[in-house]
Amino acid sequence: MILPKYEKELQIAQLAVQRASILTKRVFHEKAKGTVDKNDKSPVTIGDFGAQALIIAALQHNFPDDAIVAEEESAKLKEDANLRSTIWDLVKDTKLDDPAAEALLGGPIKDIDAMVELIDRGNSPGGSQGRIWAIDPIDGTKGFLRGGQYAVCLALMIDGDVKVGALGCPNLPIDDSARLTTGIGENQTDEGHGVLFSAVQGHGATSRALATVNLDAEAGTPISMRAIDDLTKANFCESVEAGHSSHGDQAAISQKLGITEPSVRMDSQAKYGSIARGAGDIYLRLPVSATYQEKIWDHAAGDLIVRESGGHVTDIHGKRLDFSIGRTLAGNKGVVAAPLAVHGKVLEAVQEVLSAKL
Ligand SMILES: Nc1ncnc2c1ncn2[C@@H]1O[C@H](COP(=O)(O)O)[C@@H](OP(=O)(O)O)[C@H]1O
Ligand SMILES: [Mg+2]
Ligand SMILES: [Mg+2]
Ligand SMILES: [Mg+2]
Repeated sequence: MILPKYEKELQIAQLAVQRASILTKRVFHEKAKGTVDKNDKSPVTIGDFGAQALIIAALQHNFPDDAIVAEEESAKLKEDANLRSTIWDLVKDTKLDDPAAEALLGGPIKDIDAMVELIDRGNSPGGSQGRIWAIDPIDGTKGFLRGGQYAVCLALMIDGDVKVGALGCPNLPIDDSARLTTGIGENQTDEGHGVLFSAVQGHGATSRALATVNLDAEAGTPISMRAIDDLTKANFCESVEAGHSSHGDQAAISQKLGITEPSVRMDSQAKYGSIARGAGDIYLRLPVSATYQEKIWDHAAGDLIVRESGGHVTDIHGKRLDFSIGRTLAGNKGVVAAPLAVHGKVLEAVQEVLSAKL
């Protein structure tokens, strides 16, 4: 069977991520990033709100009937006129240099009220039916604030299955063969950095420079995971935040597999992109809390990009990630992403170490 190529969806996803990344890069290089605390005490910045508004505007223009699951909501903006206008100042000036590309995204958002409304278009409950986009406008907000890695993430699911994924990683090297890297400093230039990963189900994954707009959605370089014959030489990556993934369990698993190199800690879905292009090999997300449910926007694009690069992605029980349940991965616990050929061995080690908790 020839799988559909979703050319239009891929093109719009790539351009929408590229446009939103222009905004996040501006905020990243500013000292004060406009942090606001959310109810769950996780941070959100003016960059998160602005990027979400721009991405939803592009989707709304091209696919007005599609549902959208996005991380942020506008409640804080509605009660804070200063915050609202700071974000609007950023959003109204952000556009792609290429006028044809900008026109494809529908051009600028009409006004500040339209921007607030767009942010709330991301409130779909998700589920197993129809076309649903998942947006994480800034994944790795803590990394973004720290001057580390972050990602602008967008994926299209149809009937609960991820069909298209795009990940903009402004602080990863453009060069696919560069080593794993934790981030660039806030005062460094973007020179040589900024990569856009994308994938379509059944058609592989690619990378290209994030800052270069190309209307040809298939113009990227194909990427693939590294073939590892000796697991002891594998490169692991994990979250910087010990509150998101257990560093202790990760170390025990590395030891069990005979891996001596310490794992590389980086924020966001940049981990999925990095292993997909063979800059690293294995990404584990090891539950810290018994009750936390992973969010679909933290994994949808990365899951497809890794699987289209020759990888296998499951939870710690060996189950594929299930995006069809709602806004969270309620049926999964943790993440084990590795090249298909070694995934089973890695999963075994994960389960041995976690056996007390499973
Ligand atoms: N207790 C927890 N366990 C796992 N992930 C968590 C968590 N609390 C927050 N997160 C998620 O971890 C994401 C960042 O992942 P990473 O550690 O790989 O950078 C956050 O995304 P945002 O930064 O978009 O809010 C947030 O959704
Ligand atoms: Mg968040
Ligand atoms: Mg996130
Ligand atoms: Mg986020």
